[in-house]
Amino acid sequence: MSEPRYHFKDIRVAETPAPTPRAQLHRDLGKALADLNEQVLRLDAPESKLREYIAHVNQMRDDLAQYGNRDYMEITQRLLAGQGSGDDVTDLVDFEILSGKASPVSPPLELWLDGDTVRGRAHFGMVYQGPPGRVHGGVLALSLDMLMAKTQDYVRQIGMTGTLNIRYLAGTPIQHDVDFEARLIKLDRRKLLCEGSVWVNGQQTVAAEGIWISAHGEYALKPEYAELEAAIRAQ
Ligand SMILES: CC(C)(COP(=O)(O)OP(=O)(O)OC[C@H]1O[C@@H](n2cnc3c(N)ncnc32)[C@H](O)[C@@H]1OP(=O)(O)O)[C@@H](O)C(=O)NCCC(=O)NCCSC(=O)Cc1ccccc1
Repeated sequence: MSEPRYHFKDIRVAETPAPTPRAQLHRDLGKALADLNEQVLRLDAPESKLREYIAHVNQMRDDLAQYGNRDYMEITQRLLAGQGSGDDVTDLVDFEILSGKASPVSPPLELWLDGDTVRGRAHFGMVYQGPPGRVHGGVLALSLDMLMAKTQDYVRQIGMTGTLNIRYLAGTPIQHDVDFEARLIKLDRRKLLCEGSVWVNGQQTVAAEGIWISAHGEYALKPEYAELEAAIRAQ
């Protein structure tokens, strides 16, 4: 059976086909490195051990470097031609900042569609701390940017964040399950208006409004989400 081929427009934010064994190993490597990130915070080791760890890590980086990296532009070109492999999709999506399951700088933030709502969940460790015991506001802003960008899964076009307004209502604790929600508000020619929120134990801690600007053409719902039209017009 021939392997499925993917087009760029088939890719959903933070979602991939089932990972191949190679992609799963990258997820495991990313998780191991993320665990290291947590472990080195204020590590109370003697200086001799710190020197030893620096040498180990430098050695590992040199070892990794001999293999090079898959070429991002070549992957993108294959996907734009509708000839991307499953690994090409995971190579892009799994290394996205914060939501990528193979990225060492991701909790990861999980994102999925639930009817007319984009949902998200993350558990932020100590590396994401801002004020004592709280998630850094910039990290929440980035999370909301990723979350609200996923409202574009409902539409044919893809664009960039134009405006993101954020109101921090209460502290969001680290080392705690954090829930996210976003909805489409309006499609207005090349502008997509949406709102997002952050929740902890059912209490809202952040509110956001955003405008995304389509790179090419006016925003329109994908046929499979046509029923959202009425909900959007009712706003
Ligand atoms: C492209 C654009 C956003 C807009 O320029 P153009 O194409 O020349 O647009 P034009 O001026 O023709 O206006 C069309 C309509 O839009 C309106 N409008 C315009 N601007 C804004 C605004 N800012 N905010 C609100 N509305 C705005 C304007 O009034 C007009 O409305 P009208 O029809 O009259 O009612 C440009 O300013 C830019 O590149 N900014 C930087 C974006 C950037 O770097 N973002 C961060 C990186 S993205 C990221 O990290 C996430 C990511 C990750 C991975 C993958 C993907 C995403």
